[in-house]
Amino acid sequence: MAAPTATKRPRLLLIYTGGTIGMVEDPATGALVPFDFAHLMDGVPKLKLLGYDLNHKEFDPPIDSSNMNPAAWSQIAHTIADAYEDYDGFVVLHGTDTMAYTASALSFMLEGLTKPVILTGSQLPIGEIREDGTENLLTALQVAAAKDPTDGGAMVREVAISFGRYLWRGNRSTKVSSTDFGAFTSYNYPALCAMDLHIDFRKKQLWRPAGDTPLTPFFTMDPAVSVIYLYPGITQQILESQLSAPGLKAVVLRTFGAGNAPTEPWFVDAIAHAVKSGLLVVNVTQCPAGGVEEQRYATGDALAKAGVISGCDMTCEAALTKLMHLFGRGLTPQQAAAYVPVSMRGELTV
Ligand SMILES: NC(=O)C[C@H](N)C(=O)O
Repeated sequence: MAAPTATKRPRLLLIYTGGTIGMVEDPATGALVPFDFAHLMDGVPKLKLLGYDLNHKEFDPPIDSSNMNPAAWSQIAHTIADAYEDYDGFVVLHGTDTMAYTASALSFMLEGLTKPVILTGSQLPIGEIREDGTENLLTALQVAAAKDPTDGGAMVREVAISFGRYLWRGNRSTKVSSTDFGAFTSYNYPALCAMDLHIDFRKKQLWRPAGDTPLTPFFTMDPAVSVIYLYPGITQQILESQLSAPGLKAVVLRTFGAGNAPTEPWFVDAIAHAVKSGLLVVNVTQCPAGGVEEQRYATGDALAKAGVISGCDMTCEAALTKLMHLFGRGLTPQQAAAYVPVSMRGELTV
């Protein structure tokens, strides 16, 4: 009889950036403020029951995710890239407010990823009597440790958000509630996994990179990208001042419905002029679900004729960070435009 083979303990790296999950009440003001990692871990004695080989790195100081920025994304990407060969997976503890931006950014920065990068956080801090942080942390670690029995590789080979009952593709996610324990959803792509009694992976939805690619990290994000949110009553002066911000290279234009915008000549001319001057303008709908079909209505077609590129069904978070990534790689607006309708990391439906 063959001797039983020893199963290796999953080796995971926990990266604590801050967020409500590790916060405590400031006695002076009563407001929640980020607190250190040791405090966070003390609140989760069940961690030992997992039996994983767990190490951690932490932001010093930890931050509320409203203070996230490209430099912090780069710090997370560096931490993962430096430790990539030593771990089976990575769990990033992060505030919920900008988690979908960070997940989107990391998905573009970590090209060739074949290991799990799972972001999680909570609505109530670990340490409160009722809270969602313990459950979210333990579940995220289990998701990161999961193996695909068909080839023994990681089950999740992409950046994902594990929160409440679901695992979502990072660059398809959006924060939808400031109170609900199910704070995230993905309107245009199904959940990667349902996490109730069973952790039930939906293998058809999981990203499977073609071939055995090495991790190729990109750490530079160019912040010369902005978001312009349309609304009835926007004036020529306001639109033009937003389009002519110094140094601006690209704009995510949050349009109405299927990608529509006013057809008044001053509006179309301002957009066409900006495009002619070299600005890359990407059309992303304000609707949480669905996407842009520029040719469907005359009001969208006018944008297409002005040189606006369709962002298809990308979230704003994905479009913004994709553009920051493409310009960070040194692409020209013309070169970047060619990638906009292409699925680089499963961020849009083709
Ligand atoms: N629930 C949270 O984590 C919210 C917090 N303000 C943050 O994003 O850091």
